[in-house]
Amino acid sequence: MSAELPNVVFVLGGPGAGKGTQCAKIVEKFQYVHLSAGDLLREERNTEGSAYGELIESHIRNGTIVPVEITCSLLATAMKKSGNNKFLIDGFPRNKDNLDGWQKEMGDKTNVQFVLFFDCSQEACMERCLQRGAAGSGRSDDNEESLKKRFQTYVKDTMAIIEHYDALGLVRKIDASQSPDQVFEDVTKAFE
Ligand SMILES: Nc1ncnc2c1ncn2[C@@H]1O[C@H](COP(=O)(O)OP(=O)(O)OP(=O)(O)O)[C@@H](O)[C@H]1O
Ligand SMILES: Nc1ccn([C@@H]2O[C@H](COP(=O)(O)O)[C@@H](O)[C@H]2O)c(=O)n1
Repeated sequence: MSAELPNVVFVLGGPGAGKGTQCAKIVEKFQYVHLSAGDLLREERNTEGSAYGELIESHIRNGTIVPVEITCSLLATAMKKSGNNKFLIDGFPRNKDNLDGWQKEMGDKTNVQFVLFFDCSQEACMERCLQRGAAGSGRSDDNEESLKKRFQTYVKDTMAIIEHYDALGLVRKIDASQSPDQVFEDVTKAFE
């Protein structure tokens, strides 16, 4: 671990695997700052006058990945603003464009500690997202049509990123099919 550079844990897993749920617990126990790429993009989409609102919404509905220049810039701004030096970056990098853009802009300014990978079946993830939608998440992508596309992107693009970090020995894999508390027990071990 570098003494000076901000430390980053990337958090990856399928849509609805429980990344956000676990990040909230990690923040409490380990004092990381949680930055969700999806949340930052939704915030930017909702910002009046944003040049990227329509582009972002179209990617979100189609489960495709927003160009890294936009996402990386939102992440870098949020990191700077936080004044902290330990970050959970949730839902990023999602594809090769994300990875290359991060390495270009942030690679020598941050230290990637590891990748926390929440492993969960597509069936369980789908059920969780549909329940979240039915409970009123207000997300335009918690519906069957968008979810199918989100899973396609996950399998086609994101798994390759997890494999890239796995080959570097940086992946800590968690069985995310368990209850939230059981998952967090395993997460705790991954951080200790
Ligand atoms: N271990 C779990 N068991 C059952 N339900 C869970 C579990 N973890 C989270 N959930 C529920 O599943 C839904 C998705 O969880 P969460 O938002 O944490 O997932 P996510 O991976 O961040 O999703 P996304 O990638 O779509 O943003 C939420 O309604 C949450 O309450
Ligand atoms: N690196 C990213 C992260 C997210 N997106 C877009 O947002 C959607 C929702 O992401 P969640 O992590 O909140 O589920 C996702 O399907 C993408 O359309 C992105 O483009 N790049």
